[in-house]
Amino acid sequence: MAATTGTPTSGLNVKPSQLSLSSKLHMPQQLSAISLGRRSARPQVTIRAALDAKPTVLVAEKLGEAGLELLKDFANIDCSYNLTPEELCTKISLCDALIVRSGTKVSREVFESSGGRLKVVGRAGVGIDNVDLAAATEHGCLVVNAPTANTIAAAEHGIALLTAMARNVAQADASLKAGKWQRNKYVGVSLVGKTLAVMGFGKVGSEVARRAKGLGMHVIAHDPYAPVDRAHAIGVHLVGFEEAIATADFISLHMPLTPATAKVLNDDTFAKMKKGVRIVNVARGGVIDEDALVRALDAGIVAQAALDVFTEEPPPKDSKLVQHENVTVTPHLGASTMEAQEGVAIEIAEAVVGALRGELAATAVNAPMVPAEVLNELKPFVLLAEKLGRLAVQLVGGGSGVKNVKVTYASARAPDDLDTRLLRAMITKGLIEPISDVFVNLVNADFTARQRGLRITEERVVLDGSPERPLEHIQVQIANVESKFASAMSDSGEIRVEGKVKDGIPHLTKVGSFEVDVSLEGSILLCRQVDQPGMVGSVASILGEENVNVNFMSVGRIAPRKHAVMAIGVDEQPSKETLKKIGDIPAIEEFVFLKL
Ligand SMILES: NC(=O)C1=CN([C@@H]2O[C@H](COP(=O)(O)OP(=O)(O)OC[C@H]3O[C@@H](n4cnc5c(N)ncnc54)[C@H](O)[C@@H]3O)[C@@H](O)[C@H]2O)C=CC1
Ligand SMILES: O=C(O)C(=O)COP(=O)(O)O
Repeated sequence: MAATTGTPTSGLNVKPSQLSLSSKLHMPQQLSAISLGRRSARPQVTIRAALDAKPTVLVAEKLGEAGLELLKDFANIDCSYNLTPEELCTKISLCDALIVRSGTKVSREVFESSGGRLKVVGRAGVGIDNVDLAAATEHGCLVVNAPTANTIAAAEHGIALLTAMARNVAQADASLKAGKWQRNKYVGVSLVGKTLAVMGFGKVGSEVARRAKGLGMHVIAHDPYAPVDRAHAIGVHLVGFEEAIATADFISLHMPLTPATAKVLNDDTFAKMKKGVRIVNVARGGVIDEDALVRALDAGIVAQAALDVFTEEPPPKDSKLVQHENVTVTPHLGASTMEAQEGVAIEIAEAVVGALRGELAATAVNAPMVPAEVLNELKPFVLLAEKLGRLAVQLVGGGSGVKNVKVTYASARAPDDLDTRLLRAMITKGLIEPISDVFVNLVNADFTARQRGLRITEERVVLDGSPERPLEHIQVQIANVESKFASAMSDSGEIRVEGKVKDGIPHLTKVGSFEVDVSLEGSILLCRQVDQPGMVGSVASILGEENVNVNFMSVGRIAPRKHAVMAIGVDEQPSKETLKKIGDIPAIEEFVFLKL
């Protein structure tokens, strides 16, 4: 019998030394390493040396001192401001993390130029429209932001612009400084009793609403995703878009810039507004069609606008909008208070350090957020999931491509009481990494699976009993493929492996229809043999002769003296000759060597 090794069907090389991420990364938790650890094409020694050294964080825009101090304890900091896009692309290949504010475009080229080293992008603020999230995800790079520390600053700036606009503060100030005394020209409008439409009732929008109520305004809000009770709690009525823009005396914008909100204020929507409406924008310039706003100002539809943000920042010097006498402008100062900048710096530094340590960040923008307690509980199952994926794919034979994978989670917990995103990501990692050079982590797992046409369906089996453990077993089945180890096929024709966690260690408990029990450590030899005395001994003695240490052995059979599958866990990889000797044992019908 010729030895069949775990080299998968696509013929791409499996490099087992690169797969034990936890041994390569100095991280507090093994799970962390699995979640966000990197795989690199470089030799393992280089990786270890690189990771033992402090990581490098490029701070590309001004960050508060407290955040820099936090970063310095953990990483080498390179504060390089005002980099050109080319300079950023050059520097990035030497950096593990990048911290930016709104002034730096983190484009696809940045991720491509990083050569796989960039692990995390920290946005020291809320809006992540300057980061190419799709490219980050494709490159397995985590993006985190600092979503809470500048909320009040932005809301206060919104109110500052609202009141300053209503009373012509900026224009009157400029006029007086120019030596004029124009009391009649700068008669303003009152806010009390006026209707303010808050567009985007999130963190900033709701704080603006709260403050505007304090000024005696009637506040309505439009936000398709905001909970009605949160609005009611502060006396705000949620309305549709059309009603909001048609009834408002003042409109304050607080939604993110997305394809759905881009240029949402345009010629058509300005035409539906009350004549003389006043607009405040502390969100993003791109939500307004700026040329249309100039037209609406000139036509008197919009009486005034107060803008902190622009489509292009800084805007062109001759921008008609900026120069318009009914427009008040500030240079993107919403988040710029001493307090907010210190808070944001700490918030982002903590998120970036956590991510570099491999912890799952609470402010992750492009990865599932899993609470720490759930993470702890799932830790051994995460390892099991990856190993089952790894085993299953190595059993595929005959040049068949892996397209349909079914994962079954058996648990006594209620279906909605088990977050399987982490497990699915690790199964995906196990399925893909042995047959490609792609690095898979929690960030890019679903994307990579989709890109490779790999369809993973998940099923829950609810077991009786007490739900102390999150899971009893995980089963991975690959459909529509042949196997290089025929005994791995289930009765229904899929490759099937199943495993459990025993005493915190993942075990393989089923191969095809055969029950086995072998801990998933080191590598595994699966043999199908005629069930007869002496088989265990003969295989073990061949391995012993070659000094290959057996760490586990288990035999599963269908019926006595018929066929049995023997699963042998080994610490070292047996030589080709040793595998051949095992294959030459007459009673061995087929066998496969699988690397974990
Ligand atoms: N000027 C500045 O310096 C600052 C600007 N910002 C910007 O303010 C905006 C809001 O920030 P946060 O309140 O912290 O974010 P958030 O995520 O808490 O709130 C955004 C809200 O917009 C809503 N939304 C999404 N699509 C919408 C749509 N089509 N129509 C109406 N509402 C929609 C969301 O449901 C969410 O409730 C962001 O664009 C952010 O970048 C935030 C801080 C400082
Ligand atoms: O947090 C945001 O979304 C902001 O717009 C603040 O931007 P900044 O960090 O001041 O460049």
